Amino acid sequence: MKIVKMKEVIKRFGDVIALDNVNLEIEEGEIYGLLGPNGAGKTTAISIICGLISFDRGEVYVFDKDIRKDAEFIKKNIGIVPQDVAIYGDLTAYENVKFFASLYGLRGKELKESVEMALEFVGLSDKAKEVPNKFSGGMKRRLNIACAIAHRPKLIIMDEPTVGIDPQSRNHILESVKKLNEMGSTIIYTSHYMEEVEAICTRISIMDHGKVIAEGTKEELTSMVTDVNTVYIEIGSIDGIKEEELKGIKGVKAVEIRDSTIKITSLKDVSNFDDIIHYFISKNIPIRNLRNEIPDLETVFLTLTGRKLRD
Ligand SMILES: Nc1ncnc2c1ncn2[C@@H]1O[C@H](COP(=O)(O)OP(=O)(O)OP(=O)(O)O)[C@@H](O)[C@H]1O
Repeated sequence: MKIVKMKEVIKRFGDVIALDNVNLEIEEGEIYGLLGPNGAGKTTAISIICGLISFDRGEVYVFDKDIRKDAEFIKKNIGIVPQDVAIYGDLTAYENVKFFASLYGLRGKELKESVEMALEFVGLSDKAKEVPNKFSGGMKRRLNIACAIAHRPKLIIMDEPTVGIDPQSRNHILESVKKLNEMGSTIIYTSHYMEEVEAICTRISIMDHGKVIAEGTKEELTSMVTDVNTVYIEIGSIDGIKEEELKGIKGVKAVEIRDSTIKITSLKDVSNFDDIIHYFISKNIPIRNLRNEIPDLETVFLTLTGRKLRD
């Protein structure tokens, strides 16, 4: 089942086109990344998916239901972690999660167990009786997540959940996202940190100025920017290595030998890895280290837009 389908969606705020003909298809079970700089349209896209704001043109289906007709059903099955932390500073952590879970209709034993599960999940069980006014930024964000997941939604949407927090809380959140996904939730994760999106997302849309400018897995996106692949091979001694011989291997475009490291650049669509390894084995030269350099999503964005992701 397609969890989300956006078809040719246009959203204007006055003169600003926040979404300009956006198409998105998100399958059940994905961790789907929306990556783009400030103002790209990420929050607008997810606000539409959640039924929080209207749109001017196009079609939006969530769980195969039309957002314009079945918003109530859709909202019940979504958990949203907003960009700005939305918790009550003077209620305890437990009371906060209980409040949000009860909005989704949970009652009695089920409510109690769900609240405890959500606090445990974000690592805040021991702070259940404390008020978030005294929490660090990272702890507040984790509580924000607990409030969004207690009702066990099919789709969890996280809008830049790691902005401005310490590395420990950041890692905790990224691990939680993976666990929630393993437990069966589809996740939409917006960020302008490409490292995060690269680390956890199964598929990614890169957005800029209200448009989806590229879409695919990390590998598909990075392969867009270059048709070559670079491998670095470290060996004990370069004695016996002949640059010309390496250049003779199919697909090899360039060879650079520096100290004990050999950089081999090959055409991406030629599979020659075995041939390269075999060359060293045939010369009885042990390989000490080998790394493959792939361009990252920052490079993709830079190539497509001429600008950096983070301003
Ligand atoms: N309520 C609004 N009124 C007017 N303009 C808006 C409103 N909400 C968003 N916009 C504009 O729409 C565009 C897209 O904004 P949006 O918040 O969706 O971007 P974003 O990718 O989520 O960026 P950020 O990372 O800063 O949240 C921006 O130009 C923004 O200024």
